[in-house]
Order: sequence, then structure tokens, then C-alpha cells
Amino acid sequence: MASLSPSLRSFSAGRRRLLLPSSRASPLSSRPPTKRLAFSVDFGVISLTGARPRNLVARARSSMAGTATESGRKKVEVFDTEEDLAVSLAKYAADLSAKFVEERGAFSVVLSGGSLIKSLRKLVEAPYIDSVDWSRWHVLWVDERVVPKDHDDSNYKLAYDGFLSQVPMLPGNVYAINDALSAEGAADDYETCIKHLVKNNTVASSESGFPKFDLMLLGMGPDGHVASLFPGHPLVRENKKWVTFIKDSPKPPPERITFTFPVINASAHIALVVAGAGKAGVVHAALGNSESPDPLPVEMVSPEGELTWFLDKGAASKL
Ligand SMILES: O=C(O)[C@H](O)[C@@H](O)[C@H](O)[C@H](O)COP(=O)(O)O
Repeated sequence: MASLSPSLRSFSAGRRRLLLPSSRASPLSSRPPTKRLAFSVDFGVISLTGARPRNLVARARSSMAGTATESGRKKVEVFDTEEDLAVSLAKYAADLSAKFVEERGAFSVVLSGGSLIKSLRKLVEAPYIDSVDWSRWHVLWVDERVVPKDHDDSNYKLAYDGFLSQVPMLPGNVYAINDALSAEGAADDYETCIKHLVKNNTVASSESGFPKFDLMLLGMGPDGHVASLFPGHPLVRENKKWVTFIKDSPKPPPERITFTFPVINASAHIALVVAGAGKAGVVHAALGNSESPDPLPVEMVSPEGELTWFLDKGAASKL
């Protein structure tokens, strides 16, 4: 069982030193994972775990050919409950951690905000709390709200309270934005920070010249947004910058920084984690055969590597 390292209270993120909101590591359950596997199809694109929604295989089978990237692979995993989803997500992240730590001595992980952090809760339990080499993790954010670190809207605070404070991660390996800067300044500064990480091989580089993160963990909004890339917003077409900013986010708070699609899509692995029937319509749209000239942001997620959808039964209910 990990205890909260006192040094985690003061994170040094590159040139930045951040004071953290006070937080306590709560006692962690040592309950073993209880994944239930009721059905599984895997032909390179789909595996269903737990409940098998009507028509999913046929629909996914027909949609994948049209939407998978040339080199990329796409999987859709559906779980009976969000609890089962969380169990599987923890194993997925821990397995990738072991693979990348062995291959290149580091594991670069990108978090989003929202409900994703809660879905990572099994990672702070046995067996992963002890088996994962947390000292090799390097954590960044795909998007961040431009608010102080101790503000309730901060994605950093959300992740710190719900995840990072409960694992023995090295404080210097957690890269938060500089909250003393404007949105534009913070975006530029974060891009510079990532350039340093690419230069010293902490983060890999894609052939396209963009950073290639080992694992990106994305949530999806009910309107189909990912990161802070919203439907109909010109930022979805940004193709040069690595990190950009938005001052009119339709989801509050309005000022944010966000990775751009070229960076998201250079990833080696992306997990799109979506739970709840409220998002079933967008999941259906995203996994359908849409030929729309104006795709939803979530439909633009198409990594060089592997995309895995983690859905609970509610989110998959219209498939
Ligand atoms: O900072 C943010 O707002 C997020 O990074 C955002 O992209 C989030 O992941 C989605 O809005 C899904 O959030 P929920 O899972 O809470 O719906």
C-alpha cells in the first residue's frame, strides 16, 4: 500500500514549482480485480467484454474498415458496468506501462479531465499500486483549464486528488501548466516543455515530427468534444502548433489550453473512455459509418498507433 510522499505536495514541473492543494491519501482497498469476461471477439478491431449490445459486432465490423487509420488499429470494448470498465482500464494502463518501461525506460501518459480520473481509480489499488513502476511515469494533460492549481476547476487538482497523490510518482515527472501565465502564454510554455521532453527522449517523436505519447487517456463530452477541441470550433483544424489555447470554450471555464489533433493522433495508444447512457447517441454517431464532411472531434481521433474505446453498457446502448 502506498503512502503519500510528503514531497508530492510540492511538484517541480520543469521550470515550474507548484504548490499543491492539501490532500490526503485515503486508505486503499486491496480487493483484487474482478473482471467478468462474458464475450470476446478479437479480429484486430473489436473485443466485447461483458454485455454484448445488439448489432455491435456487425456495426463495428463494418465501420472499422472505414474509420481505422492506415497503420492504426481500433478496438471497442464494452463492459457491463463502469466498475468492470475501471478494472479493465487499470490493467490496460499497467500492461502498457510495463511494455514501455522495458522498451524505453519511461512511460509518457497524457490525462484529460472529467470523469476519466474516477475511472482510473483501480490503478491505485492492488496489484498495480505495487507492481507498476511509478517512478518511470511522466504525466501531462491533454487539456487544462487556465485557473490556479488549487482551483476546483483545475484538471491538475482533479488528477492530483483522485490519482496522482495516491501513487509514488516522482514529483518532477508531473508536468502541469504554468498557471501564472495567460492562456496563450501557458499554451506556448507547455509546448516548450514538451519540446524539452522530446529532446531528452522522455517523450518519443513521431515520424511526422509531433510528439508521440505512449498512452493518451481521453474522455468525451456529450457533444463529441475531446480535450478542449469542440465541434465547429476552428481549433479542430489547427495543424501546426502542438498546444494551443481557447478563450471561448462552450464548456466552462472558458479559458483553456489544449493539445492539437496532430499531437493527439501521433500517439502510440489512445484510450477513449466513455460511460453513461447520456453519451450513447454520440458514441453511436462516432462509431457509425458517418461520411460527414464536418466530423465531430471524437471522430477525428485516429492515432498512428492503437485506439481502444472503453465503453460501459449505457454508453454502448445505441450500438
Ligand atoms: O477539461 C476537460 O473538460 C476535459 O479534458 C474534457 O475534454 C473531458 O474529458 C470531457 O468533457 C469529458 O468529461 P466527462 O467525462 O466529465 O463528461
